[in-house]
Amino acid sequence: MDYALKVENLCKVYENTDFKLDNVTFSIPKGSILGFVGKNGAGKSSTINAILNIIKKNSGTVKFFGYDMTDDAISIKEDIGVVFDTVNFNQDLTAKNIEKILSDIYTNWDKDLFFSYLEKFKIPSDKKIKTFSRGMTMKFSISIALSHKARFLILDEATAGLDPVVREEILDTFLDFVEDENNSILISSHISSDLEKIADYIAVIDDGKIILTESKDALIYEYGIARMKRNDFDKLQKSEYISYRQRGLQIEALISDKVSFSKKYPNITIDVTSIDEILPLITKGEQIK
Ligand SMILES: Nc1ncnc2c1ncn2[C@@H]1O[C@H](COP(=O)(O)OP(=O)(O)OP(=O)(O)O)[C@@H](O)[C@H]1O
Repeated sequence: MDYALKVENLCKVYENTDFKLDNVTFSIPKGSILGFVGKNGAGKSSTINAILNIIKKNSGTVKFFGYDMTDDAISIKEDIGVVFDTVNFNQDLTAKNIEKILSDIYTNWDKDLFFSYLEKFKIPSDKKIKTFSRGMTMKFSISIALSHKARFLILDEATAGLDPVVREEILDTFLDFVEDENNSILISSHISSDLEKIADYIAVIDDGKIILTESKDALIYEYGIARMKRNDFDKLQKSEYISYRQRGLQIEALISDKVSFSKKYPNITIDVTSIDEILPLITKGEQIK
């Protein structure tokens, strides 16, 4: 398989804190979208910043299209479009002013494409960016990332705080982007429903460690949450569930193959699952005492 991004054993220790990125490993096949999820403080932004060399990693390798970000032989940076939840331009500039600056910076800058995105997103080109709403700012930022012909987009909480209509517009743009199978996306988000709409793969990080990487379809269609009483739970082999928690008198266990599980245990109820339900179950929120 051809990978757009391969992260292997990425480690980062911050001074004066116990938190560390602990051998973070995942990869994104070309033409696909990976949704990066985890609780607040789990390490999503740290991972993204270390991948982009914004913070210095302690060890591990990060390869975009087979090349190291620090490899001078190839200008990988132009191939990567980054969208954070803020825009780092002088707020008194207009989109037109910024376009001029960017056309000097990026060798593959496409002016017409940029203005066509502004038009599509209804972003005025002659108003100061400080007058933009949050949604406009995000759409502006995405227009920039797409107009320097990036092949890889990295988005950290890019849809946070946006209304559903704007979010859908942005998600559709991402889906259009990966229609070209040379293009790929890494997107972190707390809005699981957004990831369920667009992601091909989901990676879950908790306390600086990747605890699950799975195709979204498998999570939605093959995984399930089995709900049972304690005496039924005690009959299960440990290898038959991924994690579990007690809720009242019931035990919920996350299982990865609901078809074979239900064949073996026809009396145990299995519900379809969602990212929002899986997260608390696998991040060890609650365990049986
Ligand atoms: N520069 C830093 N120095 C020390 N600790 C840091 C630094 N940046 C982040 N941390 C710590 O690293 C941990 C992970 O933070 P990070 O921002 O990566 O998590 P996150 O998953 O992106 O969280 P959120 O969903 O809240 O944005 C937190 O405990 C945070 O306090």
